[in-house]
Amino acid sequence: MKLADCLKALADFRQKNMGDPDISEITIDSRQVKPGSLFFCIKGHHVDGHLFAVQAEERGAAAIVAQDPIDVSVPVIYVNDTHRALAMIADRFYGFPSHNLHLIGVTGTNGKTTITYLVQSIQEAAGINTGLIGTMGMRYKNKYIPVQNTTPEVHLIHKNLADMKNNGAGSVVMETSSNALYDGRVHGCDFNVGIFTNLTEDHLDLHGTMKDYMYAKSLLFSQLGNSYRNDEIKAAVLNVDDPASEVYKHMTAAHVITYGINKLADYHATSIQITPSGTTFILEVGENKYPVSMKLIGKFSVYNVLAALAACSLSKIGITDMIKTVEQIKGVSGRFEPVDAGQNFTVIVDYSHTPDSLENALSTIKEFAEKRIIAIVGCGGDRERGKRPIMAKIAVDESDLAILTSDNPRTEDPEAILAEMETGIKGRSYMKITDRREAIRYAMQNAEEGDIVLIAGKGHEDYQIIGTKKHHFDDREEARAAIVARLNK
Ligand SMILES: CC(=O)N[C@H]1[C@@H](OP(=O)(O)OP(=O)(O)OC[C@H]2O[C@@H](n3ccc(=O)[nH]c3=O)[C@H](O)[C@@H]2O)O[C@H](CO)[C@@H](O)[C@@H]1O[C@H](C)C(=O)N[C@@H](C)C(=O)N[C@H](CCC(=O)O)C(=O)O
Ligand SMILES: Nc1ncnc2c1ncn2[C@@H]1O[C@H](COP(=O)(O)OP(=O)(O)OP(=O)(O)O)[C@@H](O)[C@H]1O
Ligand SMILES: N[C@H](CCC[C@H](N)C(=O)O)C(=O)O
Ligand SMILES: [Mg+2]
Repeated sequence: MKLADCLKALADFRQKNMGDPDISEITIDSRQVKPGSLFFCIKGHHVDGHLFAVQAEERGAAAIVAQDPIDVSVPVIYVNDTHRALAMIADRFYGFPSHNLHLIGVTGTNGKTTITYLVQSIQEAAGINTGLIGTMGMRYKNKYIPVQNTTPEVHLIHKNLADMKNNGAGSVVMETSSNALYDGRVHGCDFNVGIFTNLTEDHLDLHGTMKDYMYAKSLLFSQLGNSYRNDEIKAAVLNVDDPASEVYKHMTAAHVITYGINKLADYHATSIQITPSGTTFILEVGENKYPVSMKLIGKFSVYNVLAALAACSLSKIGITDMIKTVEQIKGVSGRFEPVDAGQNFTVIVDYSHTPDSLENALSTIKEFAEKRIIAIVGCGGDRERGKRPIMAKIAVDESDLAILTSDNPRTEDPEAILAEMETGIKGRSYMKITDRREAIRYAMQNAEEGDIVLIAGKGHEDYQIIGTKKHHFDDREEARAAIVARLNK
């Protein structure tokens, strides 16, 4: 595409250094610039992308988009906000891929990855080719692209939506994190359905207060259905049991479908029974009642299933077909995932890295625990600090033995993170084993018959970030190895 054509996406800009080169691709990272790239200077949290304009030119950038003065000889497009311009130009460059694609966004503190997986499974089983974008990467058919963020950078979203659509996708389901909504990482995405899971404490480092966090998430709903084209679907799928839904309901112009357990809802679950091997409940939709018996465990899983069913009903899939698919799903990687290496105690790896998810994981385990509950818990570095004492307290309150350990320390001192956790459990009894491998080993060696060990926080992650380096580390592998070592002793 010619530069001038790209620029039709912008309402306002100023060009320095005339020229209309061909643009071969879009990038925000000077290290990835190739001849013909359009490079955007983004002001980051750590460095200012304008510092790399010269490097981008040297690597062959055809043109550069900036918001502050830069000194290069290729065409420069000055805009007020390069991030906004990136969204609009990428959307145009990749052919407005979200138009004519049934795009489903999932937001909320917990449950996004699980719901996107459920939606993809249900729609695929019904013959709707569905792409997925989220924490565990971008997946469509046999293609897998790893991601750095739950919701990738906006030009990567448009690029991959286009890719999926060109390869036959009729729908894409995407985790839209509050950070992404706030940062404008989904600008240009024309959502058909927005799903809200729940709002509990996380990311207050970015959003400041829970109210601001709630409003960041509201962006998905306030933009939904503002302008209808033809008779396309525009719907907000809201959890009636979470008070924030009341706010979102009034903010959206879209059709509202509700789901919930405590209050009546369009998709309502009753008679929930939880066992170590699954969950049963009665799904009530209007006058109709359907028994569901699934392998997913916990009340929170019922919420996720209700949300997915409500959203997929908009794709005109029969309810009994949807239930059949849900009943076959074994689980989502790293979400309440059992590790079984022949031991006589239970080990569960779960991605609970927020107070609410940790509480849910432990209360779910309590429903069927007959002996002790051992909880291995840590908190990530360079992330919200307020949750640290709270998570430690939940671990101590809700288990028989809490072992505090490191999650991803990142650039923080692991001992300092643990000290912050410990402020929430003064005078209580617990263990602290800073090295995560050692903590898992200790629990695997000391668990007794019938105990349940929860290894919380890292779920599917196959790495540990120490400093700025990623080291291979997988809770499931570590637990398995420690169990095998104990059994072979
Ligand atoms: C704190 C934060 O949001 N950081 C995001 C941000 O990185 P940054 O601000 O640190 O970028 P930077 O390093 O300062 O660089 C600024 C610019 O200079 C460019 N640069 C840099 C160096 C160079 O040599 N050349 C060059 O061009 C960079 O490519 C970038 O465009 O922009 C990057 C590119 O889009 C993101 O990948 C990165 O997300 C990081 C990895 C992150 O951890 N974000 C978290 C907070 C986040 O967004 N999490 C949510 C999940 C929440 C949830 O699900 O619970 C998410 O959606 O992932
Ligand atoms: N609906 C829910 N309500 C509360 N907790 C949940 C819910 N669904 C999942 N969880 C808990 O949260 C953890 C993370 O689940 P999931 O990965 O689906 O959430 P997410 O919103 O994608 O998280 P992230 O923001 O890290 O991407 C699970 O391991 C489980 O403990
Ligand atoms: N999407 C979340 C993941 C946290 C996972 C946890 N293991 C940690 O490192 O804190 C975030 O970026 O905040
Ligand atoms: Mg996720």
